[in-house]
Amino acid sequence: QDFDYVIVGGGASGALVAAKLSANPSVRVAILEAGFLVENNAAIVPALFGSFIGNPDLDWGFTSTPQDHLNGRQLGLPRGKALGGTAAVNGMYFVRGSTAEYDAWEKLGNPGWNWNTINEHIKSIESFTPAPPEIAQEFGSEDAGHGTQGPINVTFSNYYAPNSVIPAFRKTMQSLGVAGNKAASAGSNLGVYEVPTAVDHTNRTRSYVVNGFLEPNKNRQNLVINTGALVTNINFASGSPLLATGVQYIQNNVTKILKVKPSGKVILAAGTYQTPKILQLSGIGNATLLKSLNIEARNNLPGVGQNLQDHVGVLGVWEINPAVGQSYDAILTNATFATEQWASYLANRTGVYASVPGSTVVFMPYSAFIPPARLTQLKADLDQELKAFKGTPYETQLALQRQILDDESVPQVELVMTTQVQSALVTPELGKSYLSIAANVVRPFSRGSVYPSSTDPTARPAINLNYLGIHHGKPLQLAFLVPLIQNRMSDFQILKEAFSFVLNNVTKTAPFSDILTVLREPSNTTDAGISQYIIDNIFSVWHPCGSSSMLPISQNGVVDSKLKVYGTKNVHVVDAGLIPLELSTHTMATVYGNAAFAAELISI
Ligand SMILES: Cc1cc2nc3c(=O)[nH]c(=O)nc-3n(C[C@H](O)[C@H](O)[C@H](O)COP(=O)(O)OP(=O)(O)OC[C@H]3O[C@@H](n4cnc5c(N)ncnc54)[C@H](O)[C@@H]3O)c2cc1C
Repeated sequence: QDFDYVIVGGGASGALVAAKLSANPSVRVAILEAGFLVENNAAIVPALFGSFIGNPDLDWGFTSTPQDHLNGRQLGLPRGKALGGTAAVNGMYFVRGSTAEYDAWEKLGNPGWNWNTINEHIKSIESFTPAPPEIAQEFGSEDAGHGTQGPINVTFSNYYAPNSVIPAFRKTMQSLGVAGNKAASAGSNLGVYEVPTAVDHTNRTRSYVVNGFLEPNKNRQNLVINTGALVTNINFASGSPLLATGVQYIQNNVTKILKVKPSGKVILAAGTYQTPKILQLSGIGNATLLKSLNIEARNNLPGVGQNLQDHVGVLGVWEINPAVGQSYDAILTNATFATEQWASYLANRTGVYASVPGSTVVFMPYSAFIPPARLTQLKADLDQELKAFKGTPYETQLALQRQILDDESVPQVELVMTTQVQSALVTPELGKSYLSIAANVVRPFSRGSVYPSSTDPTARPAINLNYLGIHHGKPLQLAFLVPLIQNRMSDFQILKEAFSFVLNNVTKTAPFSDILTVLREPSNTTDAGISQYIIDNIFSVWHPCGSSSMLPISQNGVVDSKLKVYGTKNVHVVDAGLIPLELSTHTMATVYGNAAFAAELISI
């Protein structure tokens, strides 16, 4: 029997759309997921979320192409390979951006895609449990604007180690002019606060699309969940617009096809890095590129794989006074402590393992950390640089992004404070306590691309995030690049300003500064030393989007505002790749909200 909906990828977006669509018993829905259901894996335990990285059973383990602006360095790009996708293994922050950022999607030509719509859909899937009053008071937990009836449980940590660090950090940020925010989920995410996480407060385990949406519906006769199924391409009937007739995949080394009814739909949810690859291997993409790969172009759509955006960050590591308490690192350095804590987690869901380490964030506009005269100069430099995009597909969106930059309600930079070592440069030692502070550029001007590296569907895609370069794909050598990027308001310059603010202001202002004892990294804090440290150490903050953008074709668009791929009759994209302009926030809650909205649009 053919299917009404074949969903490619059972991750955050795909699994949610599958659950929504299959609520209608008269349609048949299938998920094809390359990974497997992972039950009782370590990533279900909040403090162990990072443990999937590098595990080939759970992590696609991508790397970027050598980055022009990072001395040819290749960055690790983990992605979840499992039912639940990256939501099965991620950091569980459940956060939203600010109103103007979502409204910008609508301004880019997408009626209905605005804060009100997306936020209502996020609320519909969320079941929020506020922090107890004493915790909320002490740690600055926010509590306004949440949903309370949805299947994804959201709450706050119940363990803060060492517990005096966060209040001190918050007081210091406030004395530097950054206010707290008790309503960060209600349309303005600026300020310093504790983030809610997608953790079930009753058993302190990950709450995600699998236990929230798929498990309760697994007995539906009209929902087929096919794991270990690597999708290679979509098959089309002859004619135009393209009508998808089935989805081809490899399972146990056998090539198979799942057929779609003529009235049915293929829904791509393979994530920002892999949906473009599937489109391109199916003959949808830039015709010149496809020709160079010996792929017959069925639909010349140049935006496929373009407009790739990601958050990018750099972090410092400090030793802190051990008298204030042990940092999360103690579960690595002190076996007795780890055993006690694990027992406490198993017995009553308390202790280190019960909470995501590092849920204190700061979201700021440029003016919070860049003096006015300098900011005026940087903006003038940016305006100069953006002239290069006139007449290109990026002109409209970059102009809008530039406009939003003047909107002080929209953060441009995030700081994340974590009471643990988060850098491979520092090995935690027994008896010492640490913290890390990351500075992340969250509304980058750089644009990258993702393409298949060959026609082999099992080959990794070529992912060029073009970090720290706003000139998309322009090959520049570091020798002359460094003076260029240091003089202009590229993402590099902003990262450097933000990181310098951390090094020179945040960590030098009481009461937070009283806790810190030794700056471990960066070891060279001269101006040149910090520049080099950034080039050598920046990392992906794991929120890629944009590679299947919901934009007009002329602006590198891939899908229309109903999420249908241009030039097709029945192929849709619902994953993070549809986001046309990166948000300042972590992506999961928005991906869920988008998917809930997508299910409505697609089922019409
Ligand atoms: C380490 C890490 C930590 C993160 N932490 C947070 C956080 O704390 N908060 C937050 O908001 N966001 C976080 N994110 C980002 C968030 O998880 C993603 O934005 C979100 O999961 C994206 O959803 P998606 O549906 O687009 O893709 P995914 O959830 O990645 O789903 C894609 C699915 O498609 C499958 N797939 C891919 N190719 C194929 C194929 N060819 N055939 C069949 N199946 C295929 C994959 O296996 C996967 O299951 C984090 C990301 C990472 C990597």
